[in-house]
Amino acid sequence: MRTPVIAGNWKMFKTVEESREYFRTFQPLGQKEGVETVLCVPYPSLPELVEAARETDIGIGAQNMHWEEEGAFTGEVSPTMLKGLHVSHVIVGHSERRTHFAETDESVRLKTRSALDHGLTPIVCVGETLEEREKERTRDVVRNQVVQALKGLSSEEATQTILAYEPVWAIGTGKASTAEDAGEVIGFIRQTVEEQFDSRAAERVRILYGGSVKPANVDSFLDIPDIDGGLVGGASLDPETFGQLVSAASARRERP
Ligand SMILES: O=C[C@H](O)COP(=O)(O)O
Repeated sequence: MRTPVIAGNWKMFKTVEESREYFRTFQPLGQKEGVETVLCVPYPSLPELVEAARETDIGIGAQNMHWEEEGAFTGEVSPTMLKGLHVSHVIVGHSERRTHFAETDESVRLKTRSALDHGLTPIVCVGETLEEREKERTRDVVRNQVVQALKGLSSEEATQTILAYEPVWAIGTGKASTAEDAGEVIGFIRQTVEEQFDSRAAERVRILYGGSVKPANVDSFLDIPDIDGGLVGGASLDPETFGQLVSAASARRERP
């Protein structure tokens, strides 16, 4: 049985003061039985939120990191620095990083490897653009991104990652993929993990859907057995709305 994950990605929103305020409301809403809740927040808010979440089950994650422990990499943050703050998760290879900051499959692989080496759970994002979907290249693109990101890991390490399927055309657009479509691609990702590793890894790895997830559509995604939760952007910015998504994932266990 895979524990569902509801992970928020605040992107470049919220000052430290706003983060503090948010967490006061969110703390009771974010801790629900049978759900792993994670908030991936901007670097400046990490110390404050790690401290606020210390006695809770809510994980606090970063949205990116460099793979090296230290070096002349102006503006970058290392896994050692994140670990020193007791950060638990890190998003790797988000499409916004691939598009705007030249993230490549190779840098995604290095970051995934490094996160695991430093005891951080990588949330590895994959997904096709609209153009790739229209050319019916979704499976090729997604398979390649998964295989490259997980290359060189052991089967056990692969199960420690969290994968997130985020079709680029569904991010921040309000146009979510249909649950059936997302389920089909996520099933395909699971099959890819099986081919790359083994059936145990495929059965155990958590794979999330991301792209315009909100309270009105979250159940449709959670009802698909292959979908283990959501990576949520816009709808994670309001604590009550995000809390509703956590509750929905908790209720999932009670569904037939
Ligand atoms: O990381 C989160 C995704 O980019 C989804 O963002 P969104 O929920 O605003 O579409």
